[in-house]
Amino acid sequence: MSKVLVSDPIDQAGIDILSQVATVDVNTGLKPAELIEIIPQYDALMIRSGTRVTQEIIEAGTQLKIIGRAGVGVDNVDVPAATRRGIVVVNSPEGNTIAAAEHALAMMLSLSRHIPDANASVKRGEWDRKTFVGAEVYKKTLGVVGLGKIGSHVAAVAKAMGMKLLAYDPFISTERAEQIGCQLVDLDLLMQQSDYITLHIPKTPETTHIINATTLAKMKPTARIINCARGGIIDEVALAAAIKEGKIAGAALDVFESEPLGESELRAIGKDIILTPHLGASTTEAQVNVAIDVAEQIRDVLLGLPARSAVNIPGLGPDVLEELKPYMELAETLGKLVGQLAGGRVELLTVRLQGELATNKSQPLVIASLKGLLYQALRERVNYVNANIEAKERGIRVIETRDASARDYAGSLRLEATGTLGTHSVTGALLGDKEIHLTDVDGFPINVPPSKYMLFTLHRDMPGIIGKLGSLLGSFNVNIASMQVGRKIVRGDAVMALSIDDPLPDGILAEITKVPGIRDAYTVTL
Ligand SMILES: NC(=O)C1=CN([C@@H]2O[C@H](COP(=O)(O)OP(=O)(O)OC[C@H]3O[C@@H](n4cnc5c(N)ncnc54)[C@H](O)[C@@H]3O)[C@@H](O)[C@H]2O)C=CC1
Ligand SMILES: O=C(O)CCC(=O)C(=O)O
Repeated sequence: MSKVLVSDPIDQAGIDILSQVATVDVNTGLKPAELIEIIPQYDALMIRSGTRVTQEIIEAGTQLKIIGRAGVGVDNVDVPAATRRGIVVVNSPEGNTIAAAEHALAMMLSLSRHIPDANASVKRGEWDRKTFVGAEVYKKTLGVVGLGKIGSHVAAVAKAMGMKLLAYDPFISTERAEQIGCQLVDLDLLMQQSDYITLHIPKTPETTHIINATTLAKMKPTARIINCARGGIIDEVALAAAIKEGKIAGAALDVFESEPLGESELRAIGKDIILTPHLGASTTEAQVNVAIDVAEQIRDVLLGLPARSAVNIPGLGPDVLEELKPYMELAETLGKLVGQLAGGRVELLTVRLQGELATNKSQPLVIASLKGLLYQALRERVNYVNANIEAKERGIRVIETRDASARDYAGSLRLEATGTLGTHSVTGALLGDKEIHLTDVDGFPINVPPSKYMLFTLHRDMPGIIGKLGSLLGSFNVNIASMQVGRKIVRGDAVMALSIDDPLPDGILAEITKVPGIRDAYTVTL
């Protein structure tokens, strides 16, 4: 019989499901070394946010087939390490949506009416009605940052309370925002005009400290901010200073840069701050939902069936997967690339299957392309199961075309993305049946394998330009691993594709476009 380790508290409903197919050990509060010691005997690991599943733990789990996160965020799991070891990582993308949204709303109302401090004062025997005069949310403006599942529910309830709604989410269409009753604006305007700001975005390199001293300085002195998403989205030092200096009226935080919260200036702030210990998902209902959702997936995988919400391995049948795997990787890479070249919000994705690929099943490749395209917005929340639906919700139209006569490579895939900032296209093929090569960018022929960090320029093909770009990158200590120019005619327009060893430092793109002859520059992470 299989063995499952449950290393964080989860609802009994989940344990009952697991017990149908496995021996279940519930062992919570383990130290990393203790987990490493016992993990080799287990086929599955089920966690909440308390257990950090590091590469070391994954490598020690020689029998592990699946890691189940009873919740949304899988930032406490080293997903790439699990993927490398062929371990499926599943989550419950919707089981705690309502719980987290209601916690954010409760934080907003508690903050407005000083409920935690007023309650504490009455319990101390006081009767102070002056200190705790509050503010109404009715007719006030709520700025929702991240209009996904949780943000949309917060917005719907806030609307019913008579609030005006602004939203910032670069990956959501205006129509979708309007359906929810929100006016889509940029982050600056949202910070300036909102009376309450609530964050519902994933923590990614782009969103880390997205709320910092500069953005906080844009808020009204009467405004309050709520973070029930992820610690580190707000710079806690800057937040504490902004409240202490009266630059903003208050904050409510459920999540912290480091959890459990240790020594922190936030604790010293009086009634203008509310702190809860990551309780967003802590309702009876949500815990039953996520436990059942994830336990069912662990049970299915242990029985050899596909998982429905795998964050790293498709829910498509194993046969299709095996056959199409290299092309799915190609499609995903091209999706990531074209999404970043297009920037802004993509409205139309055209997927063209060329040469031998034109006779293939297109659906998995379209899904993989969308998964890549949406990765920038959704990170590990987008998977092969939800990519289609997430694209529809974002108003992305998809057109599939086939061109069996394209003969440059045996089979190739071309993606074209049209968005608010223009149209870009990329083509790629497999060399030797498995090595991905980029073969065309924006109509310019190239032949380069993709690398993690890349820089693309659109420039005039003229003497000296490569040298100038090389020196500029050198002056920013950027090491070029490889470089190739694609052009259609001599001294006409051209594309340069550079693989670089590290991400480009801030500010360098603007410098690159100042080089005479370079019209545009794009940095991408694949
Ligand atoms: N406090 C708690 O216990 C809980 C916290 N969470 C957290 O809440 C957050 C939101 O979760 P969901 O709504 O389920 O996710 P979701 O994936 O449905 O929505 C996230 C939204 O953020 C948007 N987004 C991504 N990058 C952005 C950026 N740079 N700027 C603005 N918007 C951006 C996406 O387009 C998407 O619409 C996540 O961080 C999740 O981990 C979720 C459940 C419980
Ligand atoms: O498991 C928990 O209590 C945390 C939930 C959470 O943060 C998530 O689902 O992303």
